[in-house]
Amino acid sequence: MLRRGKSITGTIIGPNKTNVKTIKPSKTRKIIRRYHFLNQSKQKLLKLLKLEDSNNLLFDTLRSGNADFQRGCDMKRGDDVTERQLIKIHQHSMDSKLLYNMLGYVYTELADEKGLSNYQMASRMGQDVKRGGDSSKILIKWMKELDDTQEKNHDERKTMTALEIGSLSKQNKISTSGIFNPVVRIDLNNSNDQEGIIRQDFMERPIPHNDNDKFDLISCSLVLNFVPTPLERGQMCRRFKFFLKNNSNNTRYIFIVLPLPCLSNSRYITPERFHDMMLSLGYEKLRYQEAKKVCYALYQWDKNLENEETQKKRFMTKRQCRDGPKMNNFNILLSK
Ligand SMILES: C[S@@+](CC[C@H](N)C(=O)[O-])C[C@H]1O[C@@H](n2cnc3c(N)ncnc32)[C@H](O)[C@@H]1O
Repeated sequence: MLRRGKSITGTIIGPNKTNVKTIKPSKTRKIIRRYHFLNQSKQKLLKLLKLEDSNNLLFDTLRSGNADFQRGCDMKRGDDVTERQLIKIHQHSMDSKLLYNMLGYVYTELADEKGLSNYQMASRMGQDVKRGGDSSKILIKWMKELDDTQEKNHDERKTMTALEIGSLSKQNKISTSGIFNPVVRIDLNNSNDQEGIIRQDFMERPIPHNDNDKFDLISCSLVLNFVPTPLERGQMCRRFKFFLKNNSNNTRYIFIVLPLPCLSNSRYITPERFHDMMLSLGYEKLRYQEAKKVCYALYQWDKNLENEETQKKRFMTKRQCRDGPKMNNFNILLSK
């Protein structure tokens, strides 16, 4: 639900006594909610205006060539009328001037580097140990369990390599447990200039040709829900396999974390449907666990399990699996 009025840049977050920036939990949730609301609004507006922004060039194009969009860009943040209109975008679907206006308003707030950096800081605060965060704790627990079931003695346990997509910290268990080395960390925006996190879009990361440049594990924690459209989420899932090693170690793991409601309360996807979709891509479920707010899943890629027929039949078109008044529309769709 939208909390009206505030920009995602929020109030200035000043350094505390230890010179480490922090945000209160209530504010953290507000910033994250606002960011997701803006992203969803952007998608709705693009759809109604029949626009695509696959290269992220639309903002600059419209800013220099569309007066209605420009007006939206120049508006004051937290404009009451626009905020109300954004809640009911579909009521204005015939008014293209207003749609462009709203799009400019939304884009400007999303493009604000300070807003994204606050969003990332809010996400990092959610990972704070005191707030029950760091989803990679579960990953490490599972890795140890898997090692035990394979009854390897200490010498046989090889260090694995990992790619962490959407990395916000070098202090998470994935980086500190010693199980993974190196951990290559990437994020769309390294707003905090943390050394050791590469600024990179996973979808643009060049596909490696030899195993040395591939990984034993890909971690994708709370990233898929950040990807704006169902098709782009599907493309991301399909892309994982190109970064997994082909060697005989039998690793090839994918660790995915999603906000629980994405799977437990969506009209279009359920945990079972998500696992089936992953299986059709060749990712077999090894572990799945639901917590109060998020769900964790561990898959292993096996090329022999890929099934294009199932992909086509079940996962390339939108299908409603259930309905209810408070359900969301989160979905993941595959394309060829
Ligand atoms: C909610 S944060 C999650 C951070 C952390 N992994 C966690 O579990 O709390 C989502 C992050 O994913 C990043 N992200 C989204 N799409 C991405 C992509 N295509 N490539 C790299 N990073 C991406 C965003 O920049 C954002 O910092």
